[in-house]
Amino acid sequence: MTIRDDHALAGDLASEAGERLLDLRARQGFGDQRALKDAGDMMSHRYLMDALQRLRPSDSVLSEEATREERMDPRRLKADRVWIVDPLDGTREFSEEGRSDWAVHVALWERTGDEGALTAGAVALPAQGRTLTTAKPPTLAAPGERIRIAVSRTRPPEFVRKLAVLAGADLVPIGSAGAKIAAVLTGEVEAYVHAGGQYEWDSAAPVAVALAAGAHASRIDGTPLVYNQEDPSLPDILVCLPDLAPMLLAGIRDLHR
Ligand SMILES: Nc1ncnc2c1ncn2[C@@H]1O[C@H](COP(=O)(O)O)[C@@H](OP(=O)(O)O)[C@H]1O
Ligand SMILES: [Mg+2]
Repeated sequence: MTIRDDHALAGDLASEAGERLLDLRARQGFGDQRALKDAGDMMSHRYLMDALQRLRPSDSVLSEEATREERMDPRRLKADRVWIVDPLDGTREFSEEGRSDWAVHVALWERTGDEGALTAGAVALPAQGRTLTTAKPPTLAAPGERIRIAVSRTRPPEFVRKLAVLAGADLVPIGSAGAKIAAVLTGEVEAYVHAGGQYEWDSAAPVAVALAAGAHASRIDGTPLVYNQEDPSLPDILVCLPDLAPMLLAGIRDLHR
């Protein structure tokens, strides 16, 4: 890895944080789930913050586990480079023995003129033994006969059930936004639909990889996902194989009429 390669850095940091989370799970066990979640969130956050401070001292960072004051730091809104990280996405699943649907997200947002874009990112799936990165985005499969839509295990939006009926699709409950988007990119499902609440860190890294792979990623009304905003709320998302986007967006539009 050269020090300037942001794609490789994102991959290395996500993978290393993931290894440390696997170690923590093995050492601490699943007896106290609350304690395991808290320890995982904090350990991974500290590792990523220290590493980014050391390796990219001029860049800003927006992390789920930062304090409210740190997240609201106005310098982030003026910065040209902002790392958007979720140290442990799918915290609930991380604390459940045997589950592999949890992830570490590391994304880089860069200013381009008046706007900005996700320019690098990585999603580590430590318990699945893989890390997806913008350095080498996965090759998308072609959609088959039947469409599978990944949804939250614990907070599936009501309209997605209706969308599945409309599209003749099966719903596949999976934890973690990163694990669901990874499932789209590796051909386990064809789409991920969510609404009702989420934040920039839940989607930035997997969306960076999805866009690099040529997948569709947008808000559920089809407008772009916009990152590094003052309010990091980004409550709904559609990620899918590109050929399915027109049909799914039209279905969602009809259901919201
Ligand atoms: N309605 C909601 N409001 C806020 N955050 C939500 C949400 N639904 C899902 N999320 C967040 O999105 C991530 C994936 O959720 P899910 O597994 O249910 O699909 C989780 O991140 P964390 O695990 O980092 O907290 C979860 O907190
Ligand atoms: Mg998250």
